[in-house]
Amino acid sequence: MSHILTLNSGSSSLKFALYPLAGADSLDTLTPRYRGMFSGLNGGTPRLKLQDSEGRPVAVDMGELPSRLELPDAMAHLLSWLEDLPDLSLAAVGHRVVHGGRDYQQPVAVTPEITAALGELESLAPLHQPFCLAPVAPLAERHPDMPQVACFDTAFHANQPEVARQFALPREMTQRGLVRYGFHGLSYDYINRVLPRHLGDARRERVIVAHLGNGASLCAIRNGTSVATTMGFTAIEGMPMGTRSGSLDPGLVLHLIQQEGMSAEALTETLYKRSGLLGVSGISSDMRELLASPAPEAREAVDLYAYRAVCEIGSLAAALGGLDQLVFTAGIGEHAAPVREAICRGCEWLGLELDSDANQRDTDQISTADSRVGAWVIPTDEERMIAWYTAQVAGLV
Ligand SMILES: Nc1ncnc2c1ncn2[C@@H]1O[C@H](COP(=O)(O)OP(=O)(O)O)[C@@H](O)[C@H]1O
Ligand SMILES: CC(=O)OP(=O)(O)O
Ligand SMILES: [Mg+2]
Repeated sequence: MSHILTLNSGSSSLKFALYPLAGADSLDTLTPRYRGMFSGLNGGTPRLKLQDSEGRPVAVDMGELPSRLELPDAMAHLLSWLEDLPDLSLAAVGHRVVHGGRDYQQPVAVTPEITAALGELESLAPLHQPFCLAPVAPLAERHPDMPQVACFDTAFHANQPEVARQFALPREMTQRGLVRYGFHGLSYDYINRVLPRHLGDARRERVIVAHLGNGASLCAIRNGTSVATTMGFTAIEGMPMGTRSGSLDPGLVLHLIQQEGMSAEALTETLYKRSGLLGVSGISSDMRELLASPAPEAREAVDLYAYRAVCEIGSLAAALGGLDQLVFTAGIGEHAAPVREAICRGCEWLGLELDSDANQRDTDQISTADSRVGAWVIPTDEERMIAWYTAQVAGLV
């Protein structure tokens, strides 16, 4: 049977899914035969989780995982497992590529030239871009005629108003592409498409989606179009994340360079890998661990996270001229009820009234029936979005 393989490579994980081509003519009928995730890559504790089309866990033999697993090894495990699957042929592979820069604003079939051009953006997304692109060459070697499609996190934001994209920098800098691109676009695209099914007749002209995963951003969507988002030129801007600082005073960065002699490498390491929840708590970047910890530093990190999310919601509500609905998604947004509660409490001034019992259940509407602003929990599905675009670009539907 012919399948589309999707790959979503991050700094510490590789998510994958296999979609039979038979369901690929509509987003709704795309159902993965398998979906899985290697986590703990590049230094953590390597784990592999695999589920079948019903979401049931599948015991999988991809060989013993070593105590340290890098992305290329995870890819090799995945590819040899795929080759041993009975009745499988690959029609195409779709990749999540975090940065499309100025030139790539919609999904595209990759060529060696395009892969090289995207590789030049590595410094703008050091936790993601090298890993997103790494599987392209080994796959092309094994399957030279198979289309591979790059689907960009930045694409959903490409038509934002100039005023939302521009930094107040000298004009010539803006003209050479030093602008706000925004990320998590595959996730926002998916939520935007399934919103009517969840919201029914509720007003949805002005929606904010909070994608709270390991990386975290929020997006203001007016009538189905991204009009503002919290991440910018890179995936550091905005609210604090697992290990990223979020927005800082640029003067602080100058101080670290000029007064404290910090190198570009040390700054990169600090802002991308040692800050955020991990930096503030000194305990973990993982929200589950922080919520379970009695340490005051863990509490402080969670409070700062929620406070900054509320401030970003205020800013995006201003960009939208008000707010109709607030949607939570991704790992923390979908599962961390105490974090949603803190954020929703901070949005009472906007007219949001939380239904605490519904919030504990992690599902669908979590605002009261009378709340002027609706609040929702909607699971995201970047893999399905990648499969959908891949089917189109590769001409499979
Ligand atoms: N049940 C849960 N309670 C609280 N936080 C959770 C839960 N499940 C996942 N998370 C958090 O979600 C985050 C990871 O989100 P995810 O969207 O999977 O990240 P990414 O795709 O960016 O790697 C982690 O901080 C993790 O602790
Ligand atoms: C862009 C980004 O931050 O992605 P992730 O949340 O997967 O790290
Ligand atoms: Mg993610």
